[in-house]
Amino acid sequence: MTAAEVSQALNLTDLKDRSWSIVASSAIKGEGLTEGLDWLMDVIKDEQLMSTVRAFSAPGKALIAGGYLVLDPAYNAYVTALSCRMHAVIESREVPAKSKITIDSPQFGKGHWVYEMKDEEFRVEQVEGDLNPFVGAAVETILKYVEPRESFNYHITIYSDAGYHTQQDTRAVKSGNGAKQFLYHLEPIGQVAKTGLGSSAGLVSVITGSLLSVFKKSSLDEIKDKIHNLAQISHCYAQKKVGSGFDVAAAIYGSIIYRRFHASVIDEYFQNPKQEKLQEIVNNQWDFKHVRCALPPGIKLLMGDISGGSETPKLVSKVLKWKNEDPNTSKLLYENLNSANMSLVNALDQLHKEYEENESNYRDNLNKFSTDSIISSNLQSLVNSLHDIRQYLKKLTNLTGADIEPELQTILLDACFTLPGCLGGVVPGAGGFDAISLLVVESKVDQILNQTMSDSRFSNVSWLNLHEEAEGILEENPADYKDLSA
Ligand SMILES: Nc1ncnc2c1ncn2[C@@H]1O[C@H](COP(=O)(O)OP(=O)(O)O)[C@@H](O)[C@H]1O
Ligand SMILES: C[C@@](O)(CCOP(=O)(O)OP(=O)(O)O)CC(=O)O
Repeated sequence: MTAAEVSQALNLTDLKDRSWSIVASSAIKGEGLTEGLDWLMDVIKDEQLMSTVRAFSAPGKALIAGGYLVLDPAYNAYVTALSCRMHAVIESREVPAKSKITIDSPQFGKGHWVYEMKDEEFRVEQVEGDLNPFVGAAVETILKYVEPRESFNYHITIYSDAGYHTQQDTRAVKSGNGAKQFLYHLEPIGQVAKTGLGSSAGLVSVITGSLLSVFKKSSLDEIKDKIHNLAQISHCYAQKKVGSGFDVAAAIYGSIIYRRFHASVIDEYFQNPKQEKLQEIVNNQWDFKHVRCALPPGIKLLMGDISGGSETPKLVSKVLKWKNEDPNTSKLLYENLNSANMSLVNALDQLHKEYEENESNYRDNLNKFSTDSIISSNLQSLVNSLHDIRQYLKKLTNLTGADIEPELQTILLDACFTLPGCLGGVVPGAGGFDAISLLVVESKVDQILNQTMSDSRFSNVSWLNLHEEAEGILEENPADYKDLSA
């Protein structure tokens, strides 16, 4: 008898009553509390998997080190997952004549898309809504992969945290239990300014994660790699190019040291987009790296929005053109930049070890950092590595003509380094005029925020209300999203 069958047989409708009766009956039977609790966990898990409503969320990202290099599978990148998350609430509804998937994104105008399954080939037709290549690709790919034999009618509601988009002209709506709050825009999604935290990667990841979880009646852990592979394929398909995929990998696995997969994995499918090929590729173990990481205790990521804007594809094409034209210089610069990136990874790792070995000494060093120059050698290495990364990115800027760390950002980052508790900063990702990322001593954050408010050198920076949240895709409590309709 499964735990679900037992609870059904007991016919107890209230979960709390059932929980106590299961724990109590195990204890009476002499099986002990642990067995009882294990059983209870099974009941809860079964209930979650069988439930008609489930919810998921996946994080946005900041690429702290490894911009451009991460396009090449020879190099590692350091990616931080952020507290800004994309959410999907999935519900199974009464099955209509034709199986369908409906996606609503109520925070944006015209945020409604319906896809019907067309034939036995598991092809999909969009029957309502404007074009949304990311939503379309995620739905199409998952149906092709799953080949559902039974009729279905899934309804997904997307919610995105405030950090992904401009907060201008918005209205805040809280869920019934107060657990979540989202900002509602009047304009359609395509007309709302983005902040560059990876909304499309988060979107594709939660749609893929929620659909695969319900089709397979599975918990996330069992199918996470498959969700990753499917989300990468869909994201590349929607973008019409095979990118480095660091944003999708962070949405699935959270903060990671990332080395990309070979583009040929996905190219192979695009050249032969058959179901069998898709299944073979998704089920295979991909050759890529995603090692969990997190910033050391007491060190905080501070993200500054500059609202300058920059176009990643243009910057990338300039860098790649230069790389082709000058292979020797570019190889040397890439190697130097990579060494600086790896020094950063190593310094952060050493700081974790220092914390484990002697917490009070570690905290002491961090606090001293801003008041005098006596700091630990690991903190010094961290400061040096951030400085070196900037030197090489500046060189890349000058050699390629791409505005990766433009002069205005250089002036700003230099000024940031004078702030109390600032260990250094970089232009994240592709760089440009849109953001800066600082690593700072956590206890000095308020001082930094106060000081920069009244200093004209920082007048074009808005500090984003974000922090590292190292966890990747998660199953959430559907009750936290009730009563959010606009
Ligand atoms: N909340 C959302 N609801 C529906 N679609 C979304 C949402 N967020 C992002 N998207 C889709 O992702 C696109 C933005 O993707 P992209 O240009 O890659 O930006 P980003 O750098 O934020 O990922 C939007 O035009 C839209 O198609
Ligand atoms: C240059 C890159 O290596 C990093 C770009 O990082 P961003 O964080 O700037 O990315 P977007 O959100 O796509 O603009 C290109 C890549 O890896 O795809």
